[in-house]
Amino acid sequence: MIDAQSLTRHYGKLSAVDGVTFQIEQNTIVGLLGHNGAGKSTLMKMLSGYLEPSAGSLVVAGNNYAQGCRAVQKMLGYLPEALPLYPEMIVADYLDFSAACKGIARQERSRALREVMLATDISEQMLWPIHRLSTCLRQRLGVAQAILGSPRLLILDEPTRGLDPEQSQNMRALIKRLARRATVVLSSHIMAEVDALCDRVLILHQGRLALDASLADLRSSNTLQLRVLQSSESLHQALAALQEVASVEGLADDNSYTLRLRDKVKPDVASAAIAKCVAHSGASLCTLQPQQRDLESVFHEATHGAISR
Ligand SMILES: Nc1ncnc2c1ncn2[C@@H]1O[C@H](COP(=O)(O)OP(=O)(O)OP(=O)(O)O)[C@@H](O)[C@H]1O
Repeated sequence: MIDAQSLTRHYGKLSAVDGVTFQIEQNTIVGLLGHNGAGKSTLMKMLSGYLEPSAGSLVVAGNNYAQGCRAVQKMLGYLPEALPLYPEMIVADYLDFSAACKGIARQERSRALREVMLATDISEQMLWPIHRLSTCLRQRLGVAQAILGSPRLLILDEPTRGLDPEQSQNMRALIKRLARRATVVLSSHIMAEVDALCDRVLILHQGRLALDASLADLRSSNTLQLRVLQSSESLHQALAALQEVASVEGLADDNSYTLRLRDKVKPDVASAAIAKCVAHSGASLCTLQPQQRDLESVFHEATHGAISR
């Protein structure tokens, strides 16, 4: 669906996005993570066609942005970082205006409006002027305009910004539903949100892509933690000699070992070999389990240059 090659955007001397390459498949939800100023919004602006790249190429659904992005914008829903809302406008009028801008035919508009107001739960406020809306309602209105016309590509810059936990939960459920028929790229500062929602995560650090991985891959660990009753040098050596094991780090104080597995070795196959090795060496096995890598620690590693993938 999206093919970005060496995407770069300069603001004067600053490289806000610097040589970023990735591909995104259809109907996936991709989370963009990064510290403040990492380049997330700039990347999203380029994906939406709002901002031209300084260098690199972008092809979305077979359309190369270098030849214009009108065709993509017709299939796009975009919630920008700061959505321009007109305070005096009535909610329904604003959505009708947005629908007209998206080229939705007049006779289809009332159905389209009803659908998005229902999905974002703002039907009750449809006759309110926008200045009466709370932060949360404004955010929902922003999402409502983004999903008008059932876009195939949804770009959501912090969709749960300003929402309370229950509203965030509802917004996530809505995004999940939308992703059944759309590709979604969203940015967030909330790890748990990306963990719960996304199939893939792209981590930006100072404009560069520090990590591109599927959440499933991040969850499946290729490292096992072993604790025995009494560690020994001979056990360390025996573990290191196992063909399933790439490296062993031992912590004598704790009688524990961290075993990194060779590529493509399944943890359960390796666990059986390790347990056998421990028994064979005469040691007593206390625990043997995969090392958990939560998104928070992955993010920390990626943004401190210590990531291994
Ligand atoms: N219009 C602009 N002119 C000059 N510099 C800009 C402009 N927009 C963004 N920047 C700078 O580019 C860098 C990336 O900004 P960007 O808004 O893309 O980051 P971000 O990851 O979205 O940050 P945040 O999480 O705070 O929204 C920052 O250093 C920012 O100050």
